[in-house]
Amino acid sequence: MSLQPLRDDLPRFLEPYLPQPSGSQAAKPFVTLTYAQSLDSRISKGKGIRTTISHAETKTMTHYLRYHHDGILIGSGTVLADDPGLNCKYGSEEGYSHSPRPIVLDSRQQWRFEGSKMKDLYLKSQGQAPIVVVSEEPREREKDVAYLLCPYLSSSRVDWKTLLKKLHDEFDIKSIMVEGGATVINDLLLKPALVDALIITIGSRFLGSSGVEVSPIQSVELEAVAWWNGTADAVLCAKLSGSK
Ligand SMILES: NC(=O)C1=CN([C@@H]2O[C@H](COP(=O)(O)OP(=O)(O)OC[C@H]3O[C@@H](n4cnc5c(N)ncnc54)[C@H](OP(=O)(O)O)[C@@H]3O)[C@@H](O)[C@H]2O)C=CC1
Ligand SMILES: Nc1nc(O)c(N)c(N[C@@H]2O[C@H](COP(=O)(O)O)[C@@H](O)[C@H]2O)n1
Repeated sequence: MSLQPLRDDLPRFLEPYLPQPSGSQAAKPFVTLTYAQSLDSRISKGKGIRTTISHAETKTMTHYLRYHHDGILIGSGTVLADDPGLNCKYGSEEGYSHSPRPIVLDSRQQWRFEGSKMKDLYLKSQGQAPIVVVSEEPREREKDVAYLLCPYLSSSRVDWKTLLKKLHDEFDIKSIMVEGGATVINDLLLKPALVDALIITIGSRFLGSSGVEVSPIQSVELEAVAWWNGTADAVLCAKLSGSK
C-alpha cells in the first residue's frame, strides 16, 4: 500500500528535531524516541495486538522519519507482537534505499528473521537485514543477520550507553529512531543524556485500560516543546529536560 503525500508543513516543523547532516563528530548516535499513542497513553489495544493509531498523514510522517535515520530500534515484545517491516516507503522506489537498519533487542533469542516480514522486504531489496542485540553468544546464527553481543545491566535490560557506542563504532550508525514498545520507551524516557529528540503522535482515540500503557515510573519534564495539528492527530516534538 502506498503512502499519501507528506503534508507540506511537516518538514519545517520537524527539522529542529531531526539528526543533523553527517559530518558530526558525536561519539554516540543521535537518538529519536518516536511512537504513536492514544489519548489514554496506550500504544496498542493489548499485548500482542498490532494496533493502528496514526492517521494516514502521520503514518507518512513516520516513514519520513525513517528516511532520516540510519537505524530503527525495537524491543523483543514489539518484534514478536507486530512482525514489523521497519523499512522506508517515503519517496516511493527511491525511499527503499533509505530504509534504516533494523535493530532488535532480543537477549532471550526468541525471534526468528526467517519467515518474518522484515526478511521478505529484505529479499525484495525493500528493507535492510537486522542487527540482533544479544547478551550471550547466539545459540543459532541466521544468514544475513548481524549479532551484537552487548552487556546487560540486569535481565532484559541492555546497557544503553554501551549499545549506542557499539552501534556507532562497529556499524557506523549515526542516528537511531527508537519506535518502542512500552518497556523500551518507559526506560528511555528517564535517560535525557541518551535521547536527543522526542516525537510523539497523539491519535484521536482511547484504547482502554487493558491497552499497553506508556507511563514512566517517575515524572518527566520536557522542553523545546512544539505541537503540530493534523486532520485527526497531533504531533508533539520536544527534548527531555536535562538533555544536551
Ligand atoms: N504505537 C506505537 O507507536 C508502537 C506500539 N508498540 C506496541 O508495543 C507493544 C510491545 O511493548 P512491550 O511488550 O513493552 O515490549 P518492548 O517492545 O518494549 O520490548 C521489551 C523487551 O525489550 C528488551 N530490552 C532489552 N533491554 C531493554 C531495556 N533497557 N529496556 C527495556 N527493554 C529492553 C527485553 O527483551 P529481551 O529480554 O527479550 O531482550 C524487554 O523485555 C506491542 O503491543 C506493540 O504493538 C510498539 C512500538 C510502537
Ligand atoms: N507511528 C506508528 N503509528 C502506529 O499507529 C503504529 N501502530 C506504529 N507502530 C510501529 O510501527 C511498526 C510497524 O512497522 P511497519 O509498518 O510494519 O513497517 C510497529 O512494530 C511499531 O513499532 N507506529
